[in-house]
Amino acid sequence: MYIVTAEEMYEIDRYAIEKGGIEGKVLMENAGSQVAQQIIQAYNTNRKLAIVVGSGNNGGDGFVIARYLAEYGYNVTVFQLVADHKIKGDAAFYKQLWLNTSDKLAHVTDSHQLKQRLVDFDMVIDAILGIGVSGAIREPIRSMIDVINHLPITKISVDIPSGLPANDGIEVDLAIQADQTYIIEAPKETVFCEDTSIYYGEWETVKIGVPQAAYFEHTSRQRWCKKNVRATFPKRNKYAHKGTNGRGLVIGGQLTMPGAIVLAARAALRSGAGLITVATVKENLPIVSSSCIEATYHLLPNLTDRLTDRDLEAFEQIDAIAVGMGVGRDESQLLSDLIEKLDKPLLIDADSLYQLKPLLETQLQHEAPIVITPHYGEMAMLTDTTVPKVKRSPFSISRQFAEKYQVYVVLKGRHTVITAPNGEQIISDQGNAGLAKGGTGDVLSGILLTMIMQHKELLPALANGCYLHGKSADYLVETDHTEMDLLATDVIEGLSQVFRTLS
Ligand SMILES: NC(=O)C1=CN([C@@H]2O[C@H](COP(=O)(O)OP(=O)(O)OC[C@H]3O[C@@H](n4cnc5c(N)ncnc54)[C@H](O)[C@@H]3O)[C@@H](O)[C@H]2O)[C@H](O)CC1
Ligand SMILES: [K+]
Repeated sequence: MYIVTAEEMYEIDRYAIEKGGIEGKVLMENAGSQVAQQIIQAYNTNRKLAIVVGSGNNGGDGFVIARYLAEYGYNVTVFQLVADHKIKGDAAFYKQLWLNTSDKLAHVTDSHQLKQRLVDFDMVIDAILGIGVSGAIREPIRSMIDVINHLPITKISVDIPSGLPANDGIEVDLAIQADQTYIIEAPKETVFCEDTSIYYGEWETVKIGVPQAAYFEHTSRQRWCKKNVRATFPKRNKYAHKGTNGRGLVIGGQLTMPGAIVLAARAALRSGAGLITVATVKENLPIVSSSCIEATYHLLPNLTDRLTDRDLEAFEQIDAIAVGMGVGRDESQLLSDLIEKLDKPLLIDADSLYQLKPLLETQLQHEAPIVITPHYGEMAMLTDTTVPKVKRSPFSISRQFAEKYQVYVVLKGRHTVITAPNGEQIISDQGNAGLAKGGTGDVLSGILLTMIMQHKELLPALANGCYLHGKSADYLVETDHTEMDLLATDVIEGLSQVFRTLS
């Protein structure tokens, strides 16, 4: 499933019209009829429906919906919130079709009037503003949105809750708080941003006949589903041996944080790595090795000093490295050496992201790919911004960072945004609130390390890793656990069940 910005949606529309030969009117008819079909399936005809329409094509969709629902037997009234001359083009055409068969069109120009008129209704269908909204919401629409939000009736938005921007990065002024949104064709970026997803309520997409080729050409952002995982997940070779399933190295677990590296190592092994070496401090060897007996160990005097020739020689056998889980935030020569002296795919997580920050000023000398896995706080630190800004702009901030430093970014959150150095993006929205607990990030790093070693392409590797992690948590919460008691170690154990669903 593709995810779009407003500009991309307009380009995709243009493609459908100019190259696909589908008239704009047909697209609008399809949009309205598809949304109406969804409403017919979900809500019975006893409801008294108000459809509120604005000046743009979103309002045009509203007139089409009115016609279909009235034909089906609903009691429908359209409330036009703008002057007649503002309704133009296809929207005006469908307004006329509505008037040909119905006299239920009311002109409402102020919010008090709207409030009085809507008290008799059970449900309001919001076709005031679509993806064409720009700037602060102007009066009287502003007060009208506020009136609708305060009505104790079901609110259904068409394409996008009116007032909400489609693109990330924009502070929300005022928008309809929908119970349900029927999104035309493709979810917009704000569906997946923490502060704005709430406005959509439940959401579903409706298809209106846009050719898939339009998406290939105009967007490079998609939501990762089971179908994508199945299509890209490498098959385990019958004749594989431990060397062919990836030899991974995890570095971390300083004195006060031995658990972090255990979680990463065990997650890497559980997700299919052939061999995992744990590089950690001598003092922690007894606890770490007894918690993960399948791994081998490489001892370091501390986790920040330069790597010796002996270390570098030992690490030459390795296919990929993950560093940062419980290393502390002191300046690290070790991280510089991993970047400059070992040309292996390198995943940088947790504390090592703080150590990476000063190294960003000089160009990163690393031929093999670098993957960073920050949460919002770490991303804010890396980009010298605030957590609210990262929350508001997960797509754009990730893209700018990935392109600037030529790294892969896995920005972890309720909706994890994965970005390649060329700006291509994947959203992984599996998982639940049970994952909001210490240690789950370490587990993700371990899983991703294995995926990096086993896939040919890195973007699907990272997306599949996030999928496994989130789905394991979902499976556990549906069966033996709850969002309250789920632990990071459980997420490792849940992986077996997710693998079973993939074969
Ligand atoms: N393929 C598709 O996705 C299709 C989508 N359709 C629908 O069309 C809208 C987008 O239509 P557009 O006319 O470009 O924009 P709007 O409906 O959002 O209206 C813009 C209109 O609203 C006024 N306005 C803008 N900003 C503000 C503001 N801050 N305050 C008050 N008023 C504002 C202004 O007059 C603008 O001109 C899309 O969402 C779908 O619902 C098509 O039906 C078919 C294909
Ligand atoms: K709308």
